[in-house]
Amino acid sequence: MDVENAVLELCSLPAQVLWSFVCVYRTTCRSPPGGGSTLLLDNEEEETRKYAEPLIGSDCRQGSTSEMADLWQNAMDHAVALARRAGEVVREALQDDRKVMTKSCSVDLVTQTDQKVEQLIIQSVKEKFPTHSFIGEESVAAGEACVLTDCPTWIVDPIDGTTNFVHAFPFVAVSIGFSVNRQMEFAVVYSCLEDKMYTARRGKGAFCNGEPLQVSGQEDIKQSIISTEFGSSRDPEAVEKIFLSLRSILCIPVHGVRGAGTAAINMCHVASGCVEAYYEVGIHVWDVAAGSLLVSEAGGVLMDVDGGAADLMSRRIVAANSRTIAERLVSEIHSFSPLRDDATP
Ligand SMILES: O=P([O-])([O-])O[C@@H]1[C@@H](O)[C@H](O)[C@@H](O)[C@H](O)[C@@H]1O
Ligand SMILES: [Mg+2]
Repeated sequence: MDVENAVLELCSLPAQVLWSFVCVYRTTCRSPPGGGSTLLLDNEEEETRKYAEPLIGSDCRQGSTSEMADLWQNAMDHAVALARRAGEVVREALQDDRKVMTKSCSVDLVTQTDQKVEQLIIQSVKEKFPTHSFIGEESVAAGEACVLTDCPTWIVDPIDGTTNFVHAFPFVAVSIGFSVNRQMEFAVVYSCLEDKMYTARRGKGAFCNGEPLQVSGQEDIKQSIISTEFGSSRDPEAVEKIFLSLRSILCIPVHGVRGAGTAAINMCHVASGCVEAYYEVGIHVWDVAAGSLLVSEAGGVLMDVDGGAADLMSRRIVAANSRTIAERLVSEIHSFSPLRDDATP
């Protein structure tokens, strides 16, 4: 059992005892006992270090809370390696015919590659972190519950931008979010065809291929680019609201409206500062979990489309460079409430 799980098993002990355990482990063990097989190729461990921000350097004897946060670095490094490996699978699949299936409707697409990538990720994580939980897009589609608990939880969208993948449109992402106590601890979004590895650790900033990210400083929505998507619902009432919002926002006027075809990459664009805000109604928790941390760690804000607090299970999101732009967007959005991801069937 590795250190994260040992710590979680010991969580009932008084903190000072727990810290002495963690510190003793960290000074005596070079790698998690038990290890477990991983998907890392020869030099992949080094490769991932390049993209995960520097380890929190702290004197273990101080037993600070950053040491506890540091425990997730191992998991994040594994997530980066898995995302890169998954990207290889996606790129290889683009060379072949893709077997396309549908889920909730005729334009809600899924492929065997989505399913294969999700299995690759979940299987590998289960070997390394057997006590962790999962929310995976294709696992939920196959009937698994979509419930976020306090447990360490991997929130996985194996291919965000499946329709793009089917059409070889060049924005396809592997999105891996990680939450503990219902709080995002790290995020990994790998834009496979651009070879851009977006990463973020809570409290430690957001990065793209190791370079720090910062949201746009633009506060005037009339000087802004806004991104959104039409989504996969063709319900007439939903489509009506989507177009009413789009027309209101376009005619503010804004400089332009864009959409990458994937929520995760739209949120990476907000974090990178090339788009001032992204909003959408109809997304799922796996589409936005990782992106939400990237945006907040790049200095941005998250909000519900009605101006309230963002709720990753609500299927509604505004991710913006500032409250000013977020609130201006909210005033133009014609919102509706899809069935929540965690709604009891
Ligand atoms: O299905 P998928 O490609 O993982 O996720 C996609 C989202 O990223 C996108 O924002 C939404 O508009 C699409 O309808 C689809 O849900
Ligand atoms: Mg997906």
